Amino acid sequence: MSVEQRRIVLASRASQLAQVQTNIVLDVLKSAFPGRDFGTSFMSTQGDKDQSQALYLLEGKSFWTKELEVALLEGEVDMLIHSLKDVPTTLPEGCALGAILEREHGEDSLVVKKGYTINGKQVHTLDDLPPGAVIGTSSVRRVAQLKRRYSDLIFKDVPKRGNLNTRLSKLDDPNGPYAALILAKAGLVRLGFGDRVTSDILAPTLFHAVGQGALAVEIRANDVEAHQLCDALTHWQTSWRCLAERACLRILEGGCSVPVGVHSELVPSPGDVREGRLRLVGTITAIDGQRHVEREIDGEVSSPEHADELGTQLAKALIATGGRELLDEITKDREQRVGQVNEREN
Ligand SMILES: NCc1[nH]cc(CCC(=O)O)c1CC(=O)O
Repeated sequence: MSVEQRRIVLASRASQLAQVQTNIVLDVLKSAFPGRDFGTSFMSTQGDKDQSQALYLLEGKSFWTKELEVALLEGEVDMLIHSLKDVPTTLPEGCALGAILEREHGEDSLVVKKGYTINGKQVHTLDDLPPGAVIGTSSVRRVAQLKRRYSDLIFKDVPKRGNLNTRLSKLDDPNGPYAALILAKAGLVRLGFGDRVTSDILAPTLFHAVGQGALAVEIRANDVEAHQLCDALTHWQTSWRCLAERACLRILEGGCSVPVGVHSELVPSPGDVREGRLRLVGTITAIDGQRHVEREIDGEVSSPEHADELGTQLAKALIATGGRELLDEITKDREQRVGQVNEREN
């Protein structure tokens, strides 16, 4: 082994979830490359500092990643560890996705207030909740889709102050407004709150966000060594599913985040080959839940480019069957809300 091997620095936002995620990737790298030197660096980003601003309306999603990407491109750090769903579908020049790790939980989950009962019965699912119950979530995707089936529940923003612990304590406060929260299961599990999940909310009730539940490593596109290290992190099935999901969103959003939900499956072909059958369902839902476009595509894939192509085809099918009108309306609504205090979640 060369004595010249450079130290590889992993970086992420400073949030509790981001730090846990970076340490997950660090552990995998350390055990795959025991002789190498790895370090970490945690930074607060514009999105962390300026949570009350309508940044996403003005700038798209990149405010979570921009400062980190500057540090990456300047060579201060070598790998950015992200929740893939927070990574814009188009990366800056010079940056590349080096790895997508195995997705264990892509779905959204319901977390019911502790001790919340109806007629002496513990509440587990959305169906158990009474009309008028208040559900906390700041995600337009979740609200839009759930309004379709649960028109008599009330959906209320959750201020994203503090860590998950704080939000869960607020949920459990007997005088607090919420009967339940909806959160990405992956985040809950990684932070050790998996036991708070009272039920999963699965497609077709709720299609999760593109890339949800998967960790991604962003590197300098020309960093050959980082690419090699990333190969040990990649889970190709998750990676191809997510590349298809992201290709679909890239076509649909045209720069803005929209209430798009997805569901994907990849059944590998027999034998030790990188190929399989990929099925992808995509949805676009009007903000008020009134209209909803849903399309499905599947095909044999044997490369990331194939997966990307399938996602692109799905986006085109969605656009052709009512999606165009929905996207235009969502863009108009977004323009009207610019300037209002809001925060992005997906
Ligand atoms: N929207 C913020 C965000 N970004 C990633 C996760 C969770 C982890 C993941 O999806 O990988 C969350 C929290 C949530 O949506 O509940």
